[in-house]
Amino acid sequence: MAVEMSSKGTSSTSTDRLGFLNFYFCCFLSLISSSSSSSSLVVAASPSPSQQLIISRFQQYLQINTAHPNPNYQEAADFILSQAKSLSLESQTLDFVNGKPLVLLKWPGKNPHLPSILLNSHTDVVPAEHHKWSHPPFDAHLDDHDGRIYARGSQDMKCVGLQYLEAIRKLKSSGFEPTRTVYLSFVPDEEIGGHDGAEKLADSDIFNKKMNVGIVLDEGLASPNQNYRVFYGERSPWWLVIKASGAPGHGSKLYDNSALENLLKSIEIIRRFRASQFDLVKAGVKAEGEVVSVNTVFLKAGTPSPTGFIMNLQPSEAEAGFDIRVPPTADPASLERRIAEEWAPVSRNMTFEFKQKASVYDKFGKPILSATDSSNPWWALLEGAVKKANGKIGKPEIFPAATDARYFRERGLPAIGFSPMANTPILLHDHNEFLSKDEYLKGIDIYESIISAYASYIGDTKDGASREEL
Ligand SMILES: CSCC[C@H](NC=O)C(=O)O
Ligand SMILES: [Zn+2]
Ligand SMILES: [Zn+2]
Repeated sequence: MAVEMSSKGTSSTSTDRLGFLNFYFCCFLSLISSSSSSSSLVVAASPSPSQQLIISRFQQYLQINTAHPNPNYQEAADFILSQAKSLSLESQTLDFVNGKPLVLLKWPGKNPHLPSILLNSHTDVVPAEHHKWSHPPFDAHLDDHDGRIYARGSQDMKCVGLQYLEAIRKLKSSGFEPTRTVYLSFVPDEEIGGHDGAEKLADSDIFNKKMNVGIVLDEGLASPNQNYRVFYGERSPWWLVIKASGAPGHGSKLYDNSALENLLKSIEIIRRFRASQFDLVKAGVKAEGEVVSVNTVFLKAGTPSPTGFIMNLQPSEAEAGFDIRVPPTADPASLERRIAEEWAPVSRNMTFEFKQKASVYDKFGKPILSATDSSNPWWALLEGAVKKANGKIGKPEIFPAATDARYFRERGLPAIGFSPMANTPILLHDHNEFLSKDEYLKGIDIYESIISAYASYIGDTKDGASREEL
């Protein structure tokens, strides 16, 4: 693969646009909210000169503002390409979509016939409400007292992208040579669905005809305790809008089947369902990724007036939007029936549409899950490698939200979600997202161990494609 740089891209700046304009009333519930808490002040050890360089490279990447809706993808791509150059990795910029460079790096293995390893990370981040942060979200401020690096993307997931590269730097300087080829993909647009990023890569000729990928690593979540979290599947996003219509009428009149009365009945029913699922999690019967979540993300009704809303007119239309997440083990047909019969029934003058409805099944009609038993040797290798680097791994889980891993799993490829952040509150998409420098450095050692184990593995893989032709 030749080194080639893509043509110039966008430049941009703006950070604080949260797209909250609405003519009716509108409410927004944070999808993943967690407390930005914590807690004990630990005085950080001073880093060695080489650790300082590692941390400063992480800060540089975090300082590139790749927040939607105007991510500066070109600057991020240029930064990754400069790192690749310093590591003598082969590089290629894939411009599947104008202005959205996807950087693909390659560390060729000694046996090019063995299925390769793909280390994936996304370069985009979600927006931040700057004024609600204790440090500006694109300063990557390192707090000298507790060693925390505050930045949007510090957990999700610029940490992982650079940890891959730092691990390779260490492996290279120790003289390690991979047997399997290692690819790294730095993809755009994960946060808005991945259609112009990982999905295009997974559909491409280069991926399907050249790369011969056998295992994909992608993002996971921070763990507040000492065990790293690992993910073998994820819930499918269904974004549902339900609409009610009814006769308008005077604000003083009591009558049946007004649009808002009908919508509110549905909202009540949906809330009861939500509570039943949440109770299973609260009782410890099921994990977060094993129940159907449903959260109201907007409500829209009313007749606007220059001072707000007309107050004595009952509107003839009302709608609500829901973010629903469906576990791969759920029965999607029964949920669809519930929506049609209970949440948006014709009998209450209601209709519904999906803005997004990802299948829970792969192309073979099976739930999209990566095997965690002995049929998938990459699990045991990952566990062993983490242990070897003095890390601990929890039980495999279903990722509660969506990641790019689904585009690879859909094709029958094993994919593992893993972001080595232990002893860290879960702050993705939250204010004051941070990662401590020590956890970041530890994560590099963990990846060094994983990449070394994966790239040296010459055993059989499930697809039978490996050939021991050393
Ligand atoms: C419809 S794909 C959306 C992807 C997004 N990923 C991370 O937050 C999510 O909402 O889960
Ligand atoms: Zn992410
Ligand atoms: Zn995210």
